[in-house]
Amino acid sequence: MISAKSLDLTFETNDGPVHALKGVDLDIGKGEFVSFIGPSGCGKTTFLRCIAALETPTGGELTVNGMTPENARQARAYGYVFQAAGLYPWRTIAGNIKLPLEIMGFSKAEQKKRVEQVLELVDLAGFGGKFPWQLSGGMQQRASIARALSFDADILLMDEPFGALDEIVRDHLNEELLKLWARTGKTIGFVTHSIPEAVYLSTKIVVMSPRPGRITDVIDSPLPKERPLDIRDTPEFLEIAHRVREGLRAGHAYD
Ligand SMILES: Nc1ncnc2c1ncn2[C@@H]1O[C@H](COP(=O)(O)OP(=O)(O)OP(=O)(O)O)[C@@H](O)[C@H]1O
Repeated sequence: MISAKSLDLTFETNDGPVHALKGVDLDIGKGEFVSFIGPSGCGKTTFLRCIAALETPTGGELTVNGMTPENARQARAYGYVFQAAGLYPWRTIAGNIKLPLEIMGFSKAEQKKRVEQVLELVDLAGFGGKFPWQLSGGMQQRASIARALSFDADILLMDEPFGALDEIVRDHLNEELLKLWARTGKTIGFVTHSIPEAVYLSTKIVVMSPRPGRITDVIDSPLPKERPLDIRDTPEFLEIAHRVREGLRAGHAYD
């Protein structure tokens, strides 16, 4: 679904070149849940932005759904969820979710049907008429996920979507996201700073390191697809978490 070969991205800045990505090789299969974890500046967001054709690599190859990222963007191959929910306060939740559908020219009837479907998917049925400020932070983030799902793209790119939420809400949304992934079969790319979140959610964990931004470990998770929250106390889970932590420690500069 996503394939990167020797991918480089160097930003030219006033202070000299910044190697945001260097020699990144990664294959993501259809239906995988892949987390990117690593210290600040290791290129997690930059990699997601390359997939979304929001940045242009300076070297190597990248294909998304067999196409160039730009063609994939035009074919609406992905939905993107940001750290902040980014909902328009003057639009209702349904109005926000509908926005990409309006832009893409879906009929009014189709818009209505899809809004109802995705509200159901993120467990917000009945909240379409509310305004964003009438919802909790966790509900707003779910609405933003619904918006990214509304046009049924095969790929969902999520950049630290739950980073600003408290741990209990985050646990709940992690469980919900796994259910949603199981129901929809989407391919998910997910940026996080949390080791338990990465291990709990993923079929594949990509550990990254900065200066230059690169991949230092790729861990294929042996955990079953069905994952109750208390799987986090099992030896298998703790073993993967340990490997991620070791990878992070090895690539960390402590500056
Ligand atoms: N437009 C830009 N111009 C110059 N440098 C940039 C630009 N975008 C990102 N960078 C630099 O590229 C490197 C990687 O940034 P990126 O945002 O991808 O890291 P990250 O791993 O997502 O970090 P964080 O966890 O803090 O979000 C950083 O050193 C950053 O300063």
